[in-house]
Amino acid sequence: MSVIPLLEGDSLCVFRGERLVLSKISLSLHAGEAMLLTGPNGAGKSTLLRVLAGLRHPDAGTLLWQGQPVKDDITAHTQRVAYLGHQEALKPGLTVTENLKIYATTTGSNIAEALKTFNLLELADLPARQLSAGQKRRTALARVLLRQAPLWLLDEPTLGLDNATISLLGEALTRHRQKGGMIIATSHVPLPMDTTSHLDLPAAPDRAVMPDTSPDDWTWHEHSGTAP
Ligand SMILES: Nc1ncnc2c1ncn2[C@@H]1O[C@H](COP(=O)(O)OP(=O)(O)OP(=O)(O)O)[C@@H](O)[C@H]1O
Repeated sequence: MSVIPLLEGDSLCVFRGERLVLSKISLSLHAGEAMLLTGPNGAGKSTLLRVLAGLRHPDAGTLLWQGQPVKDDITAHTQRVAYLGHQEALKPGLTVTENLKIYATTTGSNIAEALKTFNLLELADLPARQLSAGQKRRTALARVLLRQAPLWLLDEPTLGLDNATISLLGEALTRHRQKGGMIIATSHVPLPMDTTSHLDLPAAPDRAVMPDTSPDDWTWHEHSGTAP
């Protein structure tokens, strides 16, 4: 195991509106590790995943990749990440295969293998609009595979999946870690994944709260100005 973690978040803080939803969250991940991210509804799990994915700037704190600030090269960071959000974001008029082609990297991506992994071969030519919720989730998971990214950030990955697909997901997670990949996954239910760490976020405050530090202690970054 390398001494420097591949991914490291130090004292991450995020405001949503006037509320400090994430207060001084720190975490680190080495190659092959998997973290379970839990907490009550609204605790900030999805928000934290978006920060780790480089989709949203933290309002304070630092995010590092191999010891280097992620904000120095966000484009490079987004290429290291495969992010599965609550929304599958499939193009409804395109088939399953066509949707996967959009996200496949130019070299080494094996769409047939990704379809097979999540039992999608028979659905490959169906437009995404005709898929059930679980079938859409399977397509989104196949897209995660195709990204060939070392860091998988999965927001409730088993949402809508049947037991057979949950088993397939478990196998895919294990294979990813065996190759040195890392996973951070949120869930309100048990996941088919052994974890090396667990971060349990507290409930977010229901009104505006400032942290008990002087603003001088804060490293402010620009607000992204975008909310999902
Ligand atoms: N667009 C927004 N503007 C302001 N606040 C928001 C917005 N979206 C979410 N929030 C707030 O941010 C907080 C964190 O939301 P987030 O979706 O990260 O929580 P979560 O832990 O993923 O919740 P869940 O378990 O319900 O998925 C919540 O308290 C929510 O009220």
